[in-house]
Amino acid sequence: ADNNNGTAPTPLTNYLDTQYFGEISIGSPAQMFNVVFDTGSANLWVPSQSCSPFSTACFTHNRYDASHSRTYVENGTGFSIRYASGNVRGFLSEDVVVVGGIPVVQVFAEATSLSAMPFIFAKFDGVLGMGYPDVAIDGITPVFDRIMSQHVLKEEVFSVYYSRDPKHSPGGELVLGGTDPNYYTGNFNYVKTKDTGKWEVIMKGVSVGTHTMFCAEGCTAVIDTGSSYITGPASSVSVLMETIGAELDESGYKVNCDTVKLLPSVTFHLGGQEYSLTHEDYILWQSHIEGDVCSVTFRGLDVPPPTGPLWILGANFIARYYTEFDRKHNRIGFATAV
Ligand SMILES: CCN(C(=O)c1cnc(C)nc1NCc1ccco1)[C@H]1CCCNC1
Repeated sequence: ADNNNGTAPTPLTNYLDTQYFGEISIGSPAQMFNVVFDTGSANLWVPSQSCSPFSTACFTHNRYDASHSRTYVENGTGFSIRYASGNVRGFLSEDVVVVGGIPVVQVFAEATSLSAMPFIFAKFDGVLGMGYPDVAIDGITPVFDRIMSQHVLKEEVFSVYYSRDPKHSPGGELVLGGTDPNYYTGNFNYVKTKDTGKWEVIMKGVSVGTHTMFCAEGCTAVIDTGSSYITGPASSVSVLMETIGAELDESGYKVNCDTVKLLPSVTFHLGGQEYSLTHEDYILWQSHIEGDVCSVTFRGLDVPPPTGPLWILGANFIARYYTEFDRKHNRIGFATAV
């Protein structure tokens, strides 16, 4: 609940270091949903009771049932959102949404069709966009904006901790209104967001070992709490993977597990700081019967202009660098995660 110091924590579940999600409720009485708190988008959607029986991804998840909520308000406007990884279609409804114990009357989307890829693999039910209003579909005021206008938060910021080891509990934590010193050491270093109304910053270079190989003339980096991996322009990532001896197969880049200990750091130059990831941070070591598999948590993704080209720093970056998203000063702060 929102303890009276103006911050509201929500514990997150860590699924295989690739999906992090927390619980919210919608409706009265409360209907519970697991959602990704996603800085890469700005809308809230959950599967709908009225989704088509052919939408497998829909009926394998919790679904919102308006007819069981006495605070439901009909809207009915169409909704559709396209991610690089899949798309969601449905219609708008309004109801009481509770996040970290804070209730807001929120317009959200009831999803009636979810693309099987990737949502059949989702351990979460829906997505709660933590992005700016500028990128909200149908001009809907996002949840965090509704919470800020209640003036219950100590600071107009939210922070994200992602654990690196699925066995730890909690698997992560979202704090509305502040940061949680239990999960970082040292000071925050801040980077101003580009003035685009997105959680994106200017990156000044990407280095492998001591050699700046990409983005030397500057490029855009999106800090996306809703993405599992780090993505970059496909051509750059393929050179990066070649440099570390990774090979691409149908499920991403792999390295020989024997070479993992020798892999170089990959460093992202943001603001005045270098943010390095070691092989511990960017290799997903999975032990299988038929032998260990070492996946590299980088993916090539070409985002077309004007949005792209860009790099996306996702969960594996945030797991190493505790991140504060500051709406008051339009900046992002990074501290070393514990
Ligand atoms: C949520 C949609 N996203 C995913 O990348 C995505 C897709 N499909 C599955 C199964 N999982 C995803 N993310 C898991 C996760 C949780 C926290 C960190 O990563 C992205 C789309 C673009 C905006 N940002 C979010």
